[in-house]
Amino acid sequence: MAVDLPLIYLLLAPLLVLLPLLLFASRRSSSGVARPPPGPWALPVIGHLHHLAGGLPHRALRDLAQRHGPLMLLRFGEVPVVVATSPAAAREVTKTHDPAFASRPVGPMSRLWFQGSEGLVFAPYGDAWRQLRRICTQELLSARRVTSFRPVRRHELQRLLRSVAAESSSSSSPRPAVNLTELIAAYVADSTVRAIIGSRPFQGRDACLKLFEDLFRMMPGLSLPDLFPSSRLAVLLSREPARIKRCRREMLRIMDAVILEHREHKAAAAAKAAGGDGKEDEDLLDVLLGLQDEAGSQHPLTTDNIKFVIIDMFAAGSETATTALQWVMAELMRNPRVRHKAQEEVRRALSGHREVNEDALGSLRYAQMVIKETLRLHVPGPLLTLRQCRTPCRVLGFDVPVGTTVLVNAWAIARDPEHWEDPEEFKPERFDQESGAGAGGRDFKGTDFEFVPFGAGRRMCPGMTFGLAHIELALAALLFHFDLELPAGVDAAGLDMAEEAGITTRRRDDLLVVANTRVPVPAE
Ligand code: HEM
Repeated sequence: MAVDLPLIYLLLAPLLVLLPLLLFASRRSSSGVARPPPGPWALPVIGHLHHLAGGLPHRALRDLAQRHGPLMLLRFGEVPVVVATSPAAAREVTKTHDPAFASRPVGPMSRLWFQGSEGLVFAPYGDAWRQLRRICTQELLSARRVTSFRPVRRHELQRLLRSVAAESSSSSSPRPAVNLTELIAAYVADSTVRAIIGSRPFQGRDACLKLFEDLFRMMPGLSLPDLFPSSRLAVLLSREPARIKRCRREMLRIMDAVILEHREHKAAAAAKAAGGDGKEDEDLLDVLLGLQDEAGSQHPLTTDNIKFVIIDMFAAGSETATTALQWVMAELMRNPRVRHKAQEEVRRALSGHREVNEDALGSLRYAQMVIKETLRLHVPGPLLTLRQCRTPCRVLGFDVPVGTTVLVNAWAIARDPEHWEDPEEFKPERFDQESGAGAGGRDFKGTDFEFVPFGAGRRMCPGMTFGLAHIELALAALLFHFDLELPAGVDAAGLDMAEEAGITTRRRDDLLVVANTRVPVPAE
């Protein structure tokens, strides 16, 4: 959801060779504003890209902010970038001047991808975005709709739990370890795909998931053409345009087939069950196609809009929730005290039950604190999703030039010792409201700017309830059914928590656990 970050490392080497050519070809202009935010020294042509080399971008940007302040002006190639690294700066960008920063930057590669039919995530701020956003919050991702997907979540959860039970059932010694990273990724992806396009098997499901994987690596990229939008040479030298065109062609072909299948199914269901509204197994694509058929909208929903909204739902929803749940489980394995406390709470709340029921999740106060603390330490999209300055604006007393890309370093803000006690420690109790703990009242709903894993303001994440439903359910069920341990020889305190560079901050290593079944997983 943020930038195509791994490319930074690949870019620096060829850029040094291409420097003179690009210098000649680029038509960069200076920021030309009265009081620009400060920033570190820049190189000709590549600007500040070299400051990001060798580390993870959110960490490198945090280190720079410690030297240059909570609002910095950088340049990535030709692109001016402002980085906000304090709650006050985040508040000004996402709340005080929300309308000024309510658009997303769309570079040449994104334009090639969307070709004028943005979905929601990259839609320019305006009436068409407003309409899609309303559809998303009221129709696709409302609490009622999220509840309607309970059977899908339950089914996918059972598959996850059965896989854990089966893979660890061997009596061999040492007990085999289960790869929780992979199983969690499959659980969230399958459940999300089923909610979006339904449970009926469709040809190309695997190809579709593979394309999404490719997409995460590409969109929106720090590719040569995105860094040097005025340079034709950059487009000629880059392999990115060809990759994007291929991926787009394939993805739209699959979407066409899925939409056709949905229309045929709907027509057949209507013919068979005259009188019924056929809404009981409605997926998000059905909802969108239904809205398209309704006349009278100011911005009619085109089939291309629908395709890109569907792509957005999966791209924005699956990777983030997967990353968050993987970190929840990794932190629990690293902190046995917290794991046992959360487990006691779950087993107490569900004593006498055979399985976890979503109705019980609301009473799991400690589990909620564990999730909050994980989202604080491991913000899934550490730099949120890019914003763009639409109108001249002053932030923290500095002028932000129109057209500037704006990053909010939510990861750094959530670990800032000025705002968090022992910020590097995993302490769910800090969110305990009843104990009067320091951060007790803080929440991630977009009003506490020290803690904005879902962003804030009008572009804030509309899929929070949908994402949390997957995380809460799997966390409770894994603790309810299994006693989890690290494989022999792996020490909890020494568990490697390194992050991988990418659109989200996934854990670099797979999480392997040994699972002892305490409450058998019910048969199908
Ligand atoms: C733990 C899970 C999730 C996290 C941490 C997360 C985080 C975010 C963030 C940081 C943004 C950008 C906010 C901003 O610019 O201020 C965002 C936007 C968005 N998210 Fe999520 N998200 C999650 C789950 C989901 C899910 C499950 C869906 C849908 C199924 C979803 C759909 C979207 C969409 C459509 C946007 C763009 C909204 C717009 O531009 O108007 N997200 N998300």
